[in-house]
Amino acid sequence: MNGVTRPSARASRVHGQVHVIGAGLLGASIGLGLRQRGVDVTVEDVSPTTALLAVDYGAGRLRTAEDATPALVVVATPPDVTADVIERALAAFPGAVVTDVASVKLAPFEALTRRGVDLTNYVGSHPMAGRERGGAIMARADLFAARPWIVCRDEETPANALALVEAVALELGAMPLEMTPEEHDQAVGLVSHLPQVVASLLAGRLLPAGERAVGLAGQGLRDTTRIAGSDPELWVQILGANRAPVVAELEALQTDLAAFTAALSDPDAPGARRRIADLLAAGARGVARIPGKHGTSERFATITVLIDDRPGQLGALLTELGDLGINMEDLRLEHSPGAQIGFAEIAVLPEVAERAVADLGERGWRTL
Ligand SMILES: NC(=O)C1=CN([C@@H]2O[C@H](COP(=O)(O)OP(=O)(O)OC[C@H]3O[C@@H](n4cnc5c(N)ncnc54)[C@H](O)[C@@H]3O)[C@@H](O)[C@H]2O)C=CC1
Ligand SMILES: O=C(O)C(=O)Cc1ccc(O)cc1
Repeated sequence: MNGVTRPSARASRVHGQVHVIGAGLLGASIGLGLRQRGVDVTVEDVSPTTALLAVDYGAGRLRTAEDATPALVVVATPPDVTADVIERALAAFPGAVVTDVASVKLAPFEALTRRGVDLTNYVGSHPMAGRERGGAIMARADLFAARPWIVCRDEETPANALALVEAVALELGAMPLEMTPEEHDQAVGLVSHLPQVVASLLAGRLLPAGERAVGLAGQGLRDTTRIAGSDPELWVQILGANRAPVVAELEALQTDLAAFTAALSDPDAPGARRRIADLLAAGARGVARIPGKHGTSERFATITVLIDDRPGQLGALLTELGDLGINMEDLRLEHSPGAQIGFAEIAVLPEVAERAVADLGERGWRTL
């Protein structure tokens, strides 16, 4: 169509073999996504059953004695063993670039530095995408689409190592973003770890309640507690490894909670209703800062289409929509600086959304 190469028709940005250690949710999702983009992926897990399950789900194949050193090793194991596995991978595959996807970045980096491990070929990373349940059976190739993927490098990191890790993120539809381990841990303490604690504690309040009360719950409670279903064992590790930033956030929240509780205990006291309103209004301003969701009209369904970095892609998409008889009600483009991929958020009437996704998919476009 229009002489434009379809996004799915070009060669992968990831050159060479990728070996994934830890074939659970993250590892198998990375394997699945890369395999779909034509990359040769091998998988390994401390649990042989998990490794074979990941193979069965299409996340990769097992390594054989004939396999050469992979270009990249992705460590996707629980945080508390991540430093050990990185150390072993650097020793087992000299010359390979090694990355990890653990939810904390400073603790493994400091552990490896303390042990005097040569970290030249190591580039820590963290895709900001996940699901409440782990395991290979929960893996999804599109898990990372349109999500930030933090990459931690230092002055010693060779350009080719950084480029390879960023290429994996881009190939999976994510947006690579550079941060220091400290900056990363502070940021995720606020946007990922604090919400996990709040959602879990809030959902825990439901336990003493009666059936009739819980039965009334609707979308509000579901929205604020969705991630409470996450794996407690994984989160004990994540929170323990990032305790200082999370404790600071919890203390700030406690201050707000105490102020709110005091005001609500005596709402007729001078200024009390205003304090309550101010805290609620701060929440409304805060939620408006969350990227991605605000500003889209509720009258329309939004389809997100991945747009490649080549000229003419957006034009080709718009022409394609016209050919398919799909009316575009609104268009928003998201592009992260340096990323070779963009996201076109297209608002359409809800009744055509499903057909639009199916038709675009058939014509080679990747939608979310
Ligand atoms: N679950 C989530 O939503 C997200 C998790 N992460 C990070 O990704 C990493 C993996 O998490 P998930 O995939 O959710 O966990 P998972 O439990 O689904 O998978 C972890 C896998 O690692 C394997 N494993 C454990 N120790 C091993 C070892 N020494 N050698 C080889 N394999 C080993 C386990 O058998 C398991 O299959 C964690 O570090 C986590 O912090 C990052 C982003 C999101
Ligand atoms: O479900 C969500 O909204 C998440 O934020 C999932 C998640 C969990 C752990 C991470 O380290 C990163 C992302």
